[in-house]
Amino acid sequence: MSVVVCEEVVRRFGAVTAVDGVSFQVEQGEIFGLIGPNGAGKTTLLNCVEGLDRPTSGSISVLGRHPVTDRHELTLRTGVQLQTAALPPRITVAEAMRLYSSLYKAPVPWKELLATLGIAGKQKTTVERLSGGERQRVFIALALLHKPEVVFLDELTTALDPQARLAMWEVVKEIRDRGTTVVLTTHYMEEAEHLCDRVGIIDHGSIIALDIVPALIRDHAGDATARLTLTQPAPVNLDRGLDLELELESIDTVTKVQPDGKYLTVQGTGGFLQDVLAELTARDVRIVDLRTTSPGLEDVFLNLTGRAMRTEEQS
Ligand SMILES: Nc1ncnc2c1ncn2[C@@H]1O[C@H](COP(=O)(O)OP(=O)(O)OP(=O)(O)O)[C@@H](O)[C@H]1O
Repeated sequence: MSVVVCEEVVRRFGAVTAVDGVSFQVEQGEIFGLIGPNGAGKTTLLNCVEGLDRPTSGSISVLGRHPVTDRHELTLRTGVQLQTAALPPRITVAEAMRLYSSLYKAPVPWKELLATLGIAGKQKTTVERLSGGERQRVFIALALLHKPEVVFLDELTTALDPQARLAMWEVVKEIRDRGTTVVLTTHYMEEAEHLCDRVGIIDHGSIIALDIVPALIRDHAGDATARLTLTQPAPVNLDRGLDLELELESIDTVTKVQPDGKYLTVQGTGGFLQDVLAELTARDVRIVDLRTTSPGLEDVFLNLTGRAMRTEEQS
């Protein structure tokens, strides 16, 4: 069953088209990521899906319901991560949990939820004294209190340090493993790679690619690169028919060879590294170092737009 269905969603603010004809579906039990640079339209789209805003045109359904007109029912069946300002700074974590639990008929035991999220020891701490990562976890706990069927997480790990970000990824996987569908936005490609089952890449309000992460990388990321350091410069001896560059270029899986003194950079697909190493061994060319880089979602964005995501990051 599709948990979220967006069809040709457009959201304009005056002359600005923030979301420009977006269609996608989120399936039950998956972690679905909307990724893209700052200003791509992720939050605007998510606001429409959450019923906080209405699209200018197009249609959205969440759990088969309308996000705005069925808002009351959806409030009980979906979880939305609160913004920091939503809680008074002096309230303790336990007080916030009790307050929000009282809003639901059958809330999950909040102490267990805090333990799952790794903040069991913070019950007596006031919200203002929590670290950024701890506060994020409290907001997630509040969004999960009523055991929603789907939870929406917007820029979950922005402003978290790398360690807290890694911990948060585990939290999100745990949420999914407990049966909740997760829809999240991020501008960290690495986050989407590690966390999301499927990813929609948004740029200038449009989805420019949507698939499972390995398929996006396979189809759009380009080739892997190996940088080898040889004991001596790559041999070139055309009299004896030995030109390493030509030999390597003739391998099917190799797409590019760049010798540079003792260094040799080779790009290729599939098992190209194995083929290259076999060729070097056969030619008795010795290597002292080998570094490989696998392409990722960053490269997918670069190849699809001609721009790097990172240069557009502001946080
Ligand atoms: N209420 C508004 N009025 C006018 N323009 C808006 C409004 N909300 C968003 N926009 C514009 O719409 C575009 C998309 O913004 P949005 O916040 O959805 O992007 P985003 O992908 O979530 O970015 P970020 O990663 O920085 O949060 C931006 O150009 C933004 O300035």
